[in-house]
Amino acid sequence: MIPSAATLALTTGEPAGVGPELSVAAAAWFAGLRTGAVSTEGWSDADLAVLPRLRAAQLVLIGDPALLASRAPHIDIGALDGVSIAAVPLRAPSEAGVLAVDNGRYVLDTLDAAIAMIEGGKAAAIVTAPVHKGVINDAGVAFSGHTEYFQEHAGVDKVVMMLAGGGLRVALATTHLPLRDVPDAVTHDTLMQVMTILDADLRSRWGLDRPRIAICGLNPHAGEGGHLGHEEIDVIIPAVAAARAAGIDVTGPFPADTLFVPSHVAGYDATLAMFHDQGLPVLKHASFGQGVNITLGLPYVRTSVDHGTALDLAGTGRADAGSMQHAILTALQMIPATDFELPSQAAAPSPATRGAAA
Ligand SMILES: NC(=O)c1ccc[n+]([C@@H]2O[C@H](COP(=O)([O-])OP(=O)(O)OC[C@H]3O[C@@H](n4cnc5c(N)ncnc54)[C@H](O)[C@@H]3O)[C@@H](O)[C@H]2O)c1
Ligand SMILES: N[C@H](C(=O)O)[C@H](O)COP(=O)(O)O
Repeated sequence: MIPSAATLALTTGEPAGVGPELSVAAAAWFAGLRTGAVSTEGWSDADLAVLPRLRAAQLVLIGDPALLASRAPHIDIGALDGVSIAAVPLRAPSEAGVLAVDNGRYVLDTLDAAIAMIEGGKAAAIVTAPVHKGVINDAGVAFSGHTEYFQEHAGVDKVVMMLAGGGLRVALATTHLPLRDVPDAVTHDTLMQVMTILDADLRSRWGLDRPRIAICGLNPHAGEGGHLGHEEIDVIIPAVAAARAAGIDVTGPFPADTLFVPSHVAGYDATLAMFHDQGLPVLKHASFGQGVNITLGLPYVRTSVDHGTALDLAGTGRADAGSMQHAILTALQMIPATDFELPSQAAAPSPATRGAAA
């Protein structure tokens, strides 16, 4: 029997976006890998190492069954091995590419259903398709992202957004807030919390003994000795010193413009950017369509795609499911080995085998 602990709850995202069709396409890929219908030719050793887990897992698509069927009519979801649907009804009819305010609540219904599966011991991980933050706010619910939503519902003080791909892991000290508010949000306590979670999860989830973390400055040229801003001197340098004293191998702050030069960043297991558009453009330039968004610091595994709702592509069949596939593989890698019923735990991948190379 397959334990429910090895189940992935996949929320299928904004119904007008590419989430429903990519979720079904990824489910067909997942099922095809289980039956052998999908080839693994050309896969890295790291990805091949996750296959025993994939074959021991189940995938539950959370969303409106008729919507999912209509956005991927060539796929018979009911016939997919290891895949099922947890039905959540739309709040309003949905047309590809056209946002409907009433379905803002539907999207939250799917997230709540996934959280309920986790809390009820019915799933070990949540994988999310993209949502549209604007339409959820337009529906009357303050919402800045899955990351913050899952943090609030898990009742934890802090989580960390990290994207992995193209050989990089880029974490963020602040997430979805206006640029104007960033400097005030970069506090000693926040940086300490973020560095502590990043260090702990790189150890526990990726098996790194002493993760090497590089931290970006906030200002141009990391403040140029105080001539181009004081946050480095007042906040970041003292926080780095405190983190080092606590045993975290963090260095910096480095000027962000040159930290990501390949020969420099190669010396680190992860970088910590101070704000969303300092770190994520680098990551997305390196791996868009193959990257994975991971929430660190939650009591469960949560991964997501590296792209948004792509309303311009919804319903065209031209959206790439690569990031969703990597989000599934990364979630499988992050779930504790003991949650899987495998012939031998030796078949489980070492946690360090994938994560940045996604
Ligand atoms: N994980 C998430 O829920 C998530 C992530 C990023 C953005 N968003 C949200 O998505 C909405 C739209 O954001 P955006 O326009 O900035 O970014 P976007 O990623 O939706 O689109 C940016 C560009 O990338 C292309 N693109 C996106 N996904 C693709 C795919 N799978 N295959 C091929 N091309 C793809 C789009 O066509 C577009 O040209 C916003 O509301 C944003 O907040 C959600
Ligand atoms: N910051 C993410 C990105 O740019 O890819 C995205 O908005 C998703 O964030 P959540 O996982 O918090 O929804």
